[in-house]
Amino acid sequence: MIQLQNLHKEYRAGKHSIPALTGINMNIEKGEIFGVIGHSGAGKSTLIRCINLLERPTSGKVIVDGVDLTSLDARSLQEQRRYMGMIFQHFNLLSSATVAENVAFPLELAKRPKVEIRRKVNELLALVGLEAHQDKYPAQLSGGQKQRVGIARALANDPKVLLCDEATSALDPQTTNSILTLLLDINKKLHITIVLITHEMHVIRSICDRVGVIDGGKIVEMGKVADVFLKPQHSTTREFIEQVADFADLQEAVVREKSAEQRTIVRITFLGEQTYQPILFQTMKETDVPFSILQGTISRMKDTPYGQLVAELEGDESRVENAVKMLRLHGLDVEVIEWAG
Ligand SMILES: Nc1ncnc2c1ncn2[C@@H]1O[C@H](COP(=O)(O)OP(=O)(O)OP(=O)(O)O)[C@@H](O)[C@H]1O
Repeated sequence: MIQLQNLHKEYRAGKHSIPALTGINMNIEKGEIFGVIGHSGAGKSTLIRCINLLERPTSGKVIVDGVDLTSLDARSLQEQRRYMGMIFQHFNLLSSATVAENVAFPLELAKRPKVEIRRKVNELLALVGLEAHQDKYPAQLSGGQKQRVGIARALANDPKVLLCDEATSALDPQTTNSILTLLLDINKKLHITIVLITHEMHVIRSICDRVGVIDGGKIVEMGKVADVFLKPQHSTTREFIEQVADFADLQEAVVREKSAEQRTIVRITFLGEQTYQPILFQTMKETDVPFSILQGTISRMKDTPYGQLVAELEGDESRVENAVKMLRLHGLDVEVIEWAG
């Protein structure tokens, strides 16, 4: 749905040029929720604003639903932009317009008939749960409600793509979760491709299918959220994963708890249905290797349950090796952190 090809962006500041994106290549599939995570200044905002050409890339191509946006004249670009909604960290609502008027605004710009605008506004306000607030002004709304107005407005022209620029960063954790649930709901109901940028791993874990990690204007790691989350390759990715406390604890447990000799420490990862099956217990019974769990967590990535355990296996190397082999045969991911001895 969205292809970014060798995208470069340099800002000019007097005589200097500031490189913000240095060769981004990305292919975002139709219907997926794709997250880009990065620290402040990494290039997230520039990247998402290049997708609808609010920021024009210095070089490279932006292809959306088969159309190369970088090759369009101003009028055609305006037309294409209609199919890309955008929401912002600080909502960007018209303060002098009511909720209903804010949502109607893009439809009026598109010169839709009045009856159709009325119908569409009602439909959108119902979708985001704001029917009862349609005559209020933005100043009378909570942050979460303002973002709901932003979402309704972004969906007015039936976009194929929704771009979310740090859409939950100004919200408290509970409101963040309700907005994330709404985005997930919209993605499922309307089959809209969603691209979001964030500096919070929690946001990625809750709703994204795939993630790209951006650092210094480059994508340093990209893949399915489960793969990137459970097997991070880049130091920046690891830093973000440490934000999610249960995983940070797992690392610490290994240092703290390693005790007797003849004990091997492993990290076992369960994903999907495996999470609920007694594979670990069965294997240990069959191989007669006692084990003790040092740390563990079970959680969810979007719809997928996962678990990770750090365990000590007792016994000589060959018996433990056999147990590890059996766990892997059952499809579990087993990483030996430290062998016995
Ligand atoms: N209009 C601009 N003029 C000059 N430099 C800019 C401009 N916008 C961004 N930059 C620079 O480009 C780089 C990337 O900025 P960008 O805002 O895309 O990062 P970000 O990851 O979104 O950061 P944040 O989370 O703090 O918003 C930074 O070095 C920033 O200072």
